[in-house]
Amino acid sequence: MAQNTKRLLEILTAQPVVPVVAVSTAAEGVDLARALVAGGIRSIEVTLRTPAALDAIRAISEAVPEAICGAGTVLTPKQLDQAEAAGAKFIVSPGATMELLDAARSSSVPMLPGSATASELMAMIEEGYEILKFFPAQQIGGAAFLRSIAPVFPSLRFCPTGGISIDNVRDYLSLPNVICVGGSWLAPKAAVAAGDWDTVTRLAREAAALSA
Ligand SMILES: O=C(O)C(=O)C[C@H](O)[C@H](O)COP(=O)(O)O
Repeated sequence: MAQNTKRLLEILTAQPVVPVVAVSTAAEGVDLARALVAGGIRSIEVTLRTPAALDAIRAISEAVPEAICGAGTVLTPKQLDQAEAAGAKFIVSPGATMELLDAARSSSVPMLPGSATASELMAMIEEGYEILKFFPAQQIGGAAFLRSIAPVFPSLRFCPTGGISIDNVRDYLSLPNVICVGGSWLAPKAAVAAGDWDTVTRLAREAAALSA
């Protein structure tokens, strides 16, 4: 089995929404993780889009043990190695390349690769995957796309991400082939920059209360 489905499911079913965050310092990452955990959100995807991301993953793993901190925007085998070394508990990629899938196969950290078309989904089934990110969800067909492919790909379940907010999240969570969604709306840039952790905790609590 290419994908550690059991562990990935534990991580993704911990809550209906996995926050996708970009942090400017490790300390900011720790504060943000604490604010999310206070609102009942434990699994957090720290994207490798900022220079501070790997340090933040390391710092969150040490300082916020209740959090399950993963790495997002993992595009290359090197980034996968770096994220694993930093203590990432799961790996998320917007897509999938053969190189990345090969690297994931020899890693003990569960991987959530992205797919966007029927052919990509078929390729991922051939690779042994059952749980996929669907990215960018809202822009490539949204909940209607996932509803139409459910009978064609009954073995697959999804974490749609991209363009999801509190206004449309229920459309996704009501689908049987959706485990959870990813979204950045729990950590608004302005609130994070201002250190307004109460707002983050409030948004996290609202998201945690949604039913998957
Ligand atoms: O960096 C990645 O690996 C991504 O997949 C991108 C993120 O998932 C989206 O940026 C989140 O989408 P929004 O909630 O619309 O902000």
